[in-house]
Amino acid sequence: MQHKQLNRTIAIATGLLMCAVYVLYTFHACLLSGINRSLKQTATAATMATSAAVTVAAVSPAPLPHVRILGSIVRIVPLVDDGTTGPKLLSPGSLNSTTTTTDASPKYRFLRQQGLRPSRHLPDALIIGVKKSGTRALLEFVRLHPDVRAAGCEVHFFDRHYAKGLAWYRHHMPPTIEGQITMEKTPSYFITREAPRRVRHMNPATRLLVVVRDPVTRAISDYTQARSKKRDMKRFEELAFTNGSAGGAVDTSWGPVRIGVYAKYLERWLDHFPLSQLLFVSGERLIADPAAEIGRVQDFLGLKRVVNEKHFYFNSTKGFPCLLKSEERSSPHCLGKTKGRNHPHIDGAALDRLREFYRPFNQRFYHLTGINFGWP
Ligand SMILES: Nc1ncnc2c1ncn2[C@@H]1O[C@H](COP(=O)(O)OS(=O)(=O)O)[C@@H](OP(=O)(O)O)[C@H]1O
Repeated sequence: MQHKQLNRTIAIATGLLMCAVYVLYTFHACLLSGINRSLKQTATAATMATSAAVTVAAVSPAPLPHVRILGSIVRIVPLVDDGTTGPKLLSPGSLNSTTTTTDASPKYRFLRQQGLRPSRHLPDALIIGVKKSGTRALLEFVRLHPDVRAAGCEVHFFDRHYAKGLAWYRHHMPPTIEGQITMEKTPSYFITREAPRRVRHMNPATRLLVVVRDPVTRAISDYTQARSKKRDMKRFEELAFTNGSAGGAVDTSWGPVRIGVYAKYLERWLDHFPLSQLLFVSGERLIADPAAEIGRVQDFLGLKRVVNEKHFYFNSTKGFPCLLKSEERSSPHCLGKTKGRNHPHIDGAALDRLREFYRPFNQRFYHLTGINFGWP
């Protein structure tokens, strides 16, 4: 009898103890989540205060503030905009407004389910050139990374549309979430005199990617593209030399030749950015070994190496690496018809003359970048 009562007492005591533990646990959980919530609110308030300050600062030429989170450069703007707090949206005159979106990208399906909305930011990284060196390939390859979002088209902000202002530019960027990098590529930035200063003004921490290719092949690629739009175009040799043949001087006033003097343009960028903020991608290696080149790019952008050889296959008909799948298409595909065109035959003497012309400029470019690209 006494034994039975003892058992009951132990059972009751155990029950009471478990109740006490549960109550204590719940109390602490509530307390912690309360602290967390109030911290978040404080952070949001601080962020909005910073945003307001930036809106004012936007009128003056001060660069936009940014912070580095897990190796990614992230702008200081409200991350979630429910339309009721923070600055009003989508006014092209308002630089710092945050744009909510109904982006259909699968990258955001989960977020939308959570009720979170991404917003648009000025680019953290730019592919500034060089035209016909593989800039499209680089952009398509790097945007396979889940932490990279890029404007689909060339925006031409720093050369053609600068007067439209940074708010206009930002509106052309894709929506991103915290930790994602915004990118844009416009190859003509590399040769635009005002571009380095303008990019620096937007954000002196902007990462700059430059794809380069043997300037002679690049010139022929440039010519091939121009000729595809203008059937009655003169032969390459007639345009590349002042007297119309390899016996004459190289015509540096002709765009396809001039652009290949990379060192001249790079020097302008180096007047505004340290070399460490530029990454030089070999156009030749981007074709021969895209995974290796994209590995370097991911390191430079502070991204985990997610894009690798598993993303590519070599299409022997096209003669170029193609993608097994991308954000837009889940089936294997190559870049468009305008990428990887057949080049016309160019006279051997003309090629030799051009190589000779570029040699000292290439040497200077190797010296400035610290990379020997091995062009003939
Ligand atoms: N994977 C892959 N597929 C197709 N093409 C590739 C690829 N990788 C690099 N390339 C080379 O990219 C050249 C076009 O360069 P860009 O994209 O910079 O051209 S553009 O300036 O944007 O017009 C293009 O030049 P062309 O061969 O003259 O067409 C290609 O040689």
